[in-house]
Amino acid sequence: MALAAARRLLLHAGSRLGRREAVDGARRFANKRVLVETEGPAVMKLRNPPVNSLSLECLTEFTISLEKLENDKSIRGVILTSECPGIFSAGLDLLEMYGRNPAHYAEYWKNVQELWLRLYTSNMILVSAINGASPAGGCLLALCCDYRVMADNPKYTIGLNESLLGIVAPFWFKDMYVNTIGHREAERALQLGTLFSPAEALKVGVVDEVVPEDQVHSKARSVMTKWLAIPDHSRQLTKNMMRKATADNLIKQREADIQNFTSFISKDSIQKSLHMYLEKLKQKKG
Ligand SMILES: CCCCC/C=C\CCCC/C=C/C(=O)SCCNC(=O)CCNC(=O)[C@H](O)C(C)(C)COP(=O)(O)OP(=O)(O)OC[C@H]1O[C@@H](n2cnc3c(N)ncnc32)[C@H](O)[C@@H]1OP(=O)(O)O
Repeated sequence: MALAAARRLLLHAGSRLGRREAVDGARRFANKRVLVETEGPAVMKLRNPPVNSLSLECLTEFTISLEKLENDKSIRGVILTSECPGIFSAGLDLLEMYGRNPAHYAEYWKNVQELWLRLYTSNMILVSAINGASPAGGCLLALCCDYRVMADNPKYTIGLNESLLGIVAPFWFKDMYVNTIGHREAERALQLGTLFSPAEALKVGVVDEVVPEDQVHSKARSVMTKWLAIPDHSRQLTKNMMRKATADNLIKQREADIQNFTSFISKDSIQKSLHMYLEKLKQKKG
C-alpha cells in the first residue's frame, strides 16, 4: 500500500518535472535518483550516491522511469549509465536486506523482480555504458541490456559476486548469466563470486566491448545507432524469442521466489554474513 502511494506520488512528481524541464528546451525528466535525457538517443543515468546502490526508492524510481520511456513510442532505445564517478552500481542495497523484517524483505524483493522483468523483457534496445564498478545487482542491470560497453579501467570490476558475501545468486540471476556466458563459465564464476576486470569480462563474454574510459559514451551511442537501423518488429520478436523462457521461469514462480528470498535472508547465519560483509566495507576506509 505504502509503495503504491509512493509510486503515484513519484509518477506525479516525475511528470511535473518532465513538463518543467521541457520548457527549458532540454528533453529530459528526472526524479531524485534517476535522470533521463531523451534528446538524441535516450540516456538513463543512475544518480544515487555514493555507490548507486539499488535501494527500494531507487528501484521504484528506476522502474517508473523505464515505464515512462516504454510508454513513449518515439523512444526505441536507451543507454543505461551512471552519474556516480567510478561506480556503475554497487548492486542491491545491503541495508534493505539486513536488520529489517520479513514484510520489508518481501516488498523489496518484489520490486527487484519487477525491475528485472521490465528490463530483461523491454521492447526497447538497451545498451549499457559501464563507467565504473558493477558487482552483483550492478552486473545484473548490465546483463539485462542488449549490448554492454565497459570502460577500460582495471579498478572497475564486474560480476555476480554473491557467494563472496555468503549469499546465493537467485536462479534467475544464474539463468541470465548462463544465457550470456555459457554454463561452464557461469558455474565457475558463480561459485567463486568472480569479479572480472574489463579485459577478463570481455574475454569471458560478460561485456561485449571494452573502450578507453573517455569513449564509453560515444561508443554506446554508435552501438545504439547501429541497432536502431534494424526494423523494430523483427528485432523485438527475435529478442522475445531469445528471452521469453527465462523471464517466464520467474513469472510462473514469483510468489515462491519471494518466499524463498524472505526466509533465506531472514536466517541468522545469513544476517551474520551480511553484518560481517558490511563491517568489512566500513573497515576498508579506516
Ligand atoms: C537458496 C535460495 C536463494 C534465494 C535468494 C537469496 C538471496 C538473495 C541474493 C541477493 C542477491 C544480491 C545481489 C546484490 O547486489 S548484493 C550487493 C552486492 N554488492 C557488493 O558486494 C558491492 C559492495 N560494495 C563495494 O564493493 C564497494 O562499495 C564499491 C561499489 C566497489 C565502491 O567502493 P568505494 O568507492 O571505495 O566505496 P565504499 O566501499 O567506501 O562505499 C561507500 C559507502 O557505500 C556503502 N555501500 C557500498 N556498497 C553498498 C551496497 N551494495 N549496499 C549498501 N551500501 C553500500 C559502503 O558501506 C559505504 O558506506 P559508509 O560510507 O556508510 O561506510
